[in-house]
Amino acid sequence: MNDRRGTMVQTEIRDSVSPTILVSEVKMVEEKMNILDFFSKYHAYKGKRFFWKDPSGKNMIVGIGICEKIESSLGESSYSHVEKRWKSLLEKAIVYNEFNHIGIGPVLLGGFAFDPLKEKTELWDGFSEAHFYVPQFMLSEIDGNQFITTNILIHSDKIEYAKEVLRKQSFALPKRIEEYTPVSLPSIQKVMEVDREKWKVTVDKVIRKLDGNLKKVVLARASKVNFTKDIVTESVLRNLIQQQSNGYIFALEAHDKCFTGASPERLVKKAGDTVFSTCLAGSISRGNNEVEDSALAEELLSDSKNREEHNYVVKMIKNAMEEVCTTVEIPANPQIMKMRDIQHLYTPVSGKVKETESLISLIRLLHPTPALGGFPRDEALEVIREVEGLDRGLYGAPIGWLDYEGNGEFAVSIRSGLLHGNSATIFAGCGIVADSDPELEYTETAIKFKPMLTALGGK
Ligand SMILES: C=C(O[C@@H]1C=C(C(=O)O)C=C[C@H]1O)C(=O)O
Ligand SMILES: [Mg+2]
Repeated sequence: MNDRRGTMVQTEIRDSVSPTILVSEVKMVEEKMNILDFFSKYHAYKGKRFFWKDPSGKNMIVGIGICEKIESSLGESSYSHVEKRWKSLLEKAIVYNEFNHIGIGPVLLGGFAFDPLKEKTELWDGFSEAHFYVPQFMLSEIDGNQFITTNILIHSDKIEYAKEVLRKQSFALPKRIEEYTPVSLPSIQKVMEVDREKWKVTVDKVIRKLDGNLKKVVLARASKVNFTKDIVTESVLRNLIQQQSNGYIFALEAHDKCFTGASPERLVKKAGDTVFSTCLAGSISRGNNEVEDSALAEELLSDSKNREEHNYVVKMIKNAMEEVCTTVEIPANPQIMKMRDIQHLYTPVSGKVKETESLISLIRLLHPTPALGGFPRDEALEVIREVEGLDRGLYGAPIGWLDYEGNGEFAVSIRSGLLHGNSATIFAGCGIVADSDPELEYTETAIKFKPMLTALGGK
């Protein structure tokens, strides 16, 4: 691979049959664009777009088109498959990049399914268990600077034409990006909670399964939202950006579907050898005014049931991070994270990771944390597989990006929904512990539907 500051180091090509090589070129954008405008401009690429904005707004990525897919449905070995394919693609890659930033050049965009061992339904058809790709074009806004990356695949015996092919491909980039004119969302015809009563019975059943060993199981449910006409992805994203400004806003399209949401939860971020994760579990509603809101926050901080839910997550993430880091920082007590519709117990984690670890190995280590699976992990997953009548697909799972130097970030894809034609399936789950009350857990999931429901124009 070449050196990142543009001096190309041509690697030796050994294969006898001409292999394809990834060539990537990064250019700085002079006239800054709005990233949603950029995403929207490429409506013709619908089905092949990706959107990412982190809570700080310092890292935003839009991917357009597919240059190379890396997909797998190999269960547990999906992680190593993606890692291997990504490494081998990068080995021979030629990167023209004179900028010293993360999130530019060849970047892998996508996500993993929640549980590769769960039986699949047609709901998620079109998405693989590991669903990744290198985009044709990518707009990255990193620390206020914008870059366009163009990626092509070219046969090794045609490598001398790479620059020309890149130039031709970049003709497809529009000279000017107009402001996205919001298209109003079609009206909601019906919101239908899936198996509402049955879900509460399941919660009750799970509470009774919690004994000496099994401490926590996260149960999720879905709600189906039907519209009079097809949903406009751009408009949903626009609402999410406006309404959930401190969330991870993501969208991953596949064929005629789009998985989108606004998550408060980081799974893992890696920047050089520094890694960050988040323990997020324990929830309460927002107040109608500041006094009420603070009182609710205090109530959450001192509530033993919510603290218990939270502590399993801290315990697991702390142990996992200590395994792979030389130093780990984690405060002794949780803080409050306030989102538009809900407040959570939140403990940030950071550390210096050992050289042997990659972002994918960290995802594999951490996912699912007890915030989405349970505690202990394997026992909880077995219960979810057995009792939860839901195909989670990519919900509650790692979604994000990984650059060619190993930096990147993955969120836990909650507060999300799958858009398909004129209907959306939205998801919400909650941590069941011995002290749970099915009715209260039901209400908690109803609050967690709100971010997506509001972005879809509902209440
Ligand atoms: C499972 C979800 O959220 C998770 C469960 C929480 C809880 O039970 O208190 C809180 C935050 C998330 O880790 C969801 O939003 O779907
Ligand atoms: Mg909870």
